[in-house]
Amino acid sequence: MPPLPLVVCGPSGVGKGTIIELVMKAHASLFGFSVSHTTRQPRPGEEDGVHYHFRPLEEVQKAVDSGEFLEHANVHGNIYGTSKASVAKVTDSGRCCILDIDVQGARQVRAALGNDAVFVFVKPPSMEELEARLRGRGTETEEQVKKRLGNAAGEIAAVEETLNGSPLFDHVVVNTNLDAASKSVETIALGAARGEPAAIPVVA
Ligand SMILES: Nc1ncnc2c1ncn2[C@@H]1O[C@H](COP(=O)(O)OP(=O)(O)OP(=O)(O)O)[C@@H](O)[C@H]1O
Ligand SMILES: Nc1nc2c(ncn2[C@@H]2O[C@H](COP(=O)(O)O)[C@@H](O)[C@H]2O)c(=O)[nH]1
Repeated sequence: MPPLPLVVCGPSGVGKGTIIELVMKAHASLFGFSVSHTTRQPRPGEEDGVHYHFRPLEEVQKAVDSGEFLEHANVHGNIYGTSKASVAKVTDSGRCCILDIDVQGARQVRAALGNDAVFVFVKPPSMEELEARLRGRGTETEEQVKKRLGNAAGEIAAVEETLNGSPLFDHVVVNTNLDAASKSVETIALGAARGEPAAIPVVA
């Protein structure tokens, strides 16, 4: 069975990127990352074409209007989106495509792909810990931290959502301990790489 895309979702600072990096490092030949487009400015150390395609709003909007995107959303005040080409670049090479996207994007991908993708939500152990991680990362201004934390509760509530009678997320992983959470996501990701639709929820 061909690999199914894996959608990884969760509030800003919960550890999605860290977990994805660990899973991809452990299985470099099986997975590829969907490089999103964003209108936000690069952080120090972020590379265009690697972490994101950093583009001006007009360019992203034009591409969205031309139907080039699988999903897109305004997240914390910037536009982020997954181009169909970014996903195809990975899936055409026979690898499992990993998407790190927000809840709005996850809804759109679920609506487009149904059970032909696997959806995992990464939850923080508490709001206090989420705040500590986001602040500890030190990449956002105070205003941005507040905005991201303000959006977190609404995003976390999405773990209860259904779409067309089915749960929006197949799996919920609580990222308390990084090793344990990464192992749980790895198990889910290996199932997606084997082309297995979600069946048994894995909770860490
Ligand atoms: N289990 C954990 N315990 C403690 N710190 C963690 C844990 N998991 C991740 N972190 C740390 O939390 C911070 C945020 O992690 P990361 O950047 O991966 O979050 P993210 O969900 O990808 O955020 P964003 O959505 O903003 O990109 C990082 O400094 C990371 O090292
Ligand atoms: N809907 C989409 N959300 C995306 C995409 N790429 C990233 N994201 C989400 O944005 C926030 C913030 O990311 P950051 O890099 O600025 O910290 C985070 O929740 C990502 O998951 C995308 O293509 N579409």
